[in-house]
Amino acid sequence: MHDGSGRIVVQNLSKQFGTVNAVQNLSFTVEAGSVTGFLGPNGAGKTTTLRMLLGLVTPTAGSATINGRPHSQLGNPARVVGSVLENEGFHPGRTARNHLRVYAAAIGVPDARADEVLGLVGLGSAADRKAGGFSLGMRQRLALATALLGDPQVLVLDEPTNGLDPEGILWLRNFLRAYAREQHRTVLVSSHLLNEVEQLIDQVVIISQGVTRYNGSLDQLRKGQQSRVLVQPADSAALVKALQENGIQQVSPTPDGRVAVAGSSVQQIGDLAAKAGIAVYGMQEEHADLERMFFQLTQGQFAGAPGMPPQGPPPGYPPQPPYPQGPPPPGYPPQQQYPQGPPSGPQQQQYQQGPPQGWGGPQQ
Ligand SMILES: Nc1ncnc2c1ncn2[C@@H]1O[C@H](COP(=O)(O)OP(=O)(O)OP(=O)(O)O)[C@@H](O)[C@H]1O
Repeated sequence: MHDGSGRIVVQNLSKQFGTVNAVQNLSFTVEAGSVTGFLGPNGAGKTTTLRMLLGLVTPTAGSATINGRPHSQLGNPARVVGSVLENEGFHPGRTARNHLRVYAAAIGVPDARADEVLGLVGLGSAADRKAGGFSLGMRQRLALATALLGDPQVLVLDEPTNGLDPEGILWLRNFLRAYAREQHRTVLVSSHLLNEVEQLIDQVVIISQGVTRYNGSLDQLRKGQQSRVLVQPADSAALVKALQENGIQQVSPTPDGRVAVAGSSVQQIGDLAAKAGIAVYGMQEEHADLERMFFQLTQGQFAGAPGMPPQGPPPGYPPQPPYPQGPPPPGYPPQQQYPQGPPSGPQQQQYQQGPPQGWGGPQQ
C-alpha cells in the first residue's frame, strides 16, 4: 500500500510528444502541510506533468508518485488524490447534486457526501440548480467539490485562478490554506502567472522549458530579491571600468546610457565615482519584485519562437544561484474541519465592488 505521507515526488520525469519535448528530466518534491505553486510560462510542461502524476499520460521516462506510488497503484485513487484539470465539462442538464452523486457512486462514497462537499465549497443553496446555468466561478466550485468527494489527502488544481475575481481568489486562498495547514494535506496548484497565485501559496516549484528552476519557499524566493542602483554618469564606460577596478563586478550599461549596478550601495558607488573623477548626475535605487524574479527564472522559454518578445533578465540583475529544496515535512497532526463556504467579515469587504461574480458564491 501507499505510505500515507501525502508527498508528491517527481523524479527524472520526461515526456516526448513526437518531436516536442514537453517535459525533460524534471525532478521536484511537494510535501504535505502547505499550498505549493507549480509555476512556469505557457508551454513549460505543467499540465503534461500533472497529467502524468494523475495517470492520464504515460511518461516517456522517469516517475511521478503520490504517497510513494504511481497513480495506477493507489488502490482507490479518488480517496488519495482529487484533481481539477482545465476544460472539465459538466452535463448541462444535470443538477449539481446529481452530478456529484454520479461521481460519488463511481468512487464508492455515499450519496450524502454530495451535499457535504456542496456545503464545503459554498454551493449548498445551488444543489438543485442545473450546472448548465452556472457562472464560471460556480463551475469552478463544482469541479472542486467533485475533487473533494473522496476526501482526498492530496489536491491537484490546474490553473484554478483562471477567470476568477479577487473575491473568488480570496475565498480559494482561505479554503486551500485551511485544507493544507489545518489538516496537513498536500495542495498543488499550477499557474503560468506568479502574481495570480502568490496569495494562495507558501511553497513554489518553478519550471521552464520542462526543467525545474526553483523549488523552495516563497519567502526564501522573496529574500533572494536583489536591488540595483541605476546611475546616470557623464561617462558610462569610464564608470563601468572604475567600478570593476574596485571589485564591483555586477555592473552593466543599460540601453538608455545609464549603468546598472547590483550588490552595492548608492554611497559606495558615489564615493568610487568621485574618486575616479567621474561626474554623476543622478542615482536611483530599484528593488526587483517577485514577478521580475519569476521572469528571470523562466527566461528563454520562448527564445527564438516567432512572434514572442525576448525574455532576458533585466540589465544589471545577476543570474540566480541554485536554490535548495524545502525542509522535511513536520509530523502528521490530527485532522480538523476546514471552512465551509465563502468567508464573511471585513476582510472580504475591500474586494466587493459591485455584485459578486466568479467564486463569490451561488447566484440566485
Ligand atoms: N497531446 C499532445 N500532443 C502534442 N504536444 C503536446 C500535447 N500536450 C502538450 N503538448 C506540448 O507540450 C508542451 C507543454 O505543454 P503543456 O500543456 O504541458 O504546458 P503548460 O505549462 O501546461 O502550458 P499552459 O500554461 O499554456 O497550459 C507544449 O509545447 C505543448 O504544445
